[in-house]
Amino acid sequence: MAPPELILTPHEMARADTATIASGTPGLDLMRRAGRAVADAARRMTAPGGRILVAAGPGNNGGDGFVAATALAADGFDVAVVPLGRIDRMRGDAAEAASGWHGEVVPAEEARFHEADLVIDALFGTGLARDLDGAARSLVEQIDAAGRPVLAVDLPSGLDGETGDVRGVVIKAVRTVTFAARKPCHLLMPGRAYCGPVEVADIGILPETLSAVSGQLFVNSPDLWRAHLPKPDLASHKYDRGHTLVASGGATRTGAARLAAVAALRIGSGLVTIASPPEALGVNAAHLTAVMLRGCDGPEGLYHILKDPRFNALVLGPALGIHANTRAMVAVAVQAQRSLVLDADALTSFEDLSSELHQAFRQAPTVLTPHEGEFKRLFSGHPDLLDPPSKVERTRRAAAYTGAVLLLKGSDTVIAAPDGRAAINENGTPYLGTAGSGDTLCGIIAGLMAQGLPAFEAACAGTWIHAEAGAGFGPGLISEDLAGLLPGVLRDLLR
Ligand SMILES: NC(=O)C1=CN([C@@H]2O[C@H](COP(=O)(O)OP(=O)(O)OC[C@H]3O[C@@H](n4cnc5c(N)ncnc54)[C@H](O)[C@@H]3O)[C@@H](O)[C@H]2O)[C@@H](O)CC1
Ligand SMILES: Nc1ncnc2c1ncn2[C@@H]1O[C@H](COP(=O)(O)OP(=O)(O)O)[C@@H](O)[C@H]1O
Ligand SMILES: [K+]
Repeated sequence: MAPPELILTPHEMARADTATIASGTPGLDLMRRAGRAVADAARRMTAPGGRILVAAGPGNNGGDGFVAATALAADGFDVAVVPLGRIDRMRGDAAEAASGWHGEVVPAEEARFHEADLVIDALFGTGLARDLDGAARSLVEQIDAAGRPVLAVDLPSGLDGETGDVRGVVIKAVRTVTFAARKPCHLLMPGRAYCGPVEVADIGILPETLSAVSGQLFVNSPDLWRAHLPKPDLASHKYDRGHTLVASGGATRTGAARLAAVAALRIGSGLVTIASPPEALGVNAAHLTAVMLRGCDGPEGLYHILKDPRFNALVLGPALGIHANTRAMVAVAVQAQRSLVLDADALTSFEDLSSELHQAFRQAPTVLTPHEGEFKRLFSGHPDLLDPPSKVERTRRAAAYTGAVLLLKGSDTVIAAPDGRAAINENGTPYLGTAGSGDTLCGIIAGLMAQGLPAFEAACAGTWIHAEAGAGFGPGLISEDLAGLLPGVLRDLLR
């Protein structure tokens, strides 16, 4: 099995770079390999002899650009370098790389980007330190206005490598070649939308070196959690595979719980029961077959049901209502120390999580699944959790603060554990943005926890499986479709 794919921040990448150089590989060798990988990609994107303009910045990203320019000119392409600033002011490896360039140099004011077959963006990479202004900003705008295909070196210039935010302006690339590992900006929005497909080139930095500097941020893929997936053996029966309980809303708000319940059953929870307010029993009963039903009158009802230790995972929140009763049900669930997924109204009912509650989250596996709006409300009293510009950092801090696994939804869902592990999801589809999609996600995660997956792995696997199901279906997806798509995704995963 492949190891999970690490994502390195610019800072971690610089440490990997330094460690590699310290152990005997000259920095210029790394730059040459990087530049050659860019040239390889450019060659595949351009007809023989085509016109290639390389916009080269003042640092090592520019150095990579000079190496690529030199290799492409040697291959017979019609290459010119458009430097940002004076080449004779470049330093270190970048100056060395630039000194190898004996071809055409065109000042930015005279560059005709619209006549290029390909533009190579080697302006700024991981060293971008502030918003683009002045000459740098003009050059980026000039390249964007030309509308020619752009190959980005490491990352599109103007993106913040760590947060994926745009620092003033950014170049839109059709392809990006990065080195050793992807950076957060390649997966987080809006950055991801500017990168095109991202190719990771091996420039000779060892996997051990990458692991040593890693802050435990991963791409959310099966490599991260496949080993935890339950596979029923011959002798197993439904009682070995957990019993998920999903709390239903009132008579006119029962659909959300059923979406979660059916998803929990499909993902493999041996049994699933809906805990329904007495007045909603009729409507729930009319719509349920394999999912079981129990009357449950508020927090006291939940307390009684949870006396049965077989209910080992619980979903609270979808359409439960925003009121004190919901808060009381959360308190009962937390006291009962079962695996717990809290979403929607179970989050919105709290202006701010009381310290009592989040102390309790540390006692049993808990997953909180807010979207950005719910996240802001939940932690409104904690600017330290809301302020960091990086979605990864915000999610991590909230996980550390609450002691729960935090799943911050979106097109770039981030999942973080209290111990610092975090993952960014990338296999989603905008078609998942449909009513009830989040309810289904809760059910999948609870169903996985019912079968014994730890909270972080359940949240990561649930997010990926939910996204894979939605992406496989595409246009016209409604939440009722999702549970029925799970068997296909599971079959591929367990093969
Ligand atoms: N870290 C590694 O392992 C390797 C890095 N390489 C390349 O090196 C790059 C990083 O190099 P650097 O650290 O030199 O950084 P960059 O080349 O990304 O940019 C730093 C330069 O830009 C200037 N600068 C930063 N923000 C600016 C702004 N807003 N406006 C104007 N100027 C600004 C800085 O003063 C500095 O001169 C990577 O992106 C990659 O392309 C490769 O050469 C291979 C190895
Ligand atoms: N553009 C998108 N790309 C990928 N996934 C998305 C996108 N928009 C929404 N999603 C996913 O769809 C789900 C929506 O959940 P949520 O906002 O709770 O919806 P609801 O409340 O209707 O159930 C989340 O898992 C979210 O990550
Ligand atoms: K770049």
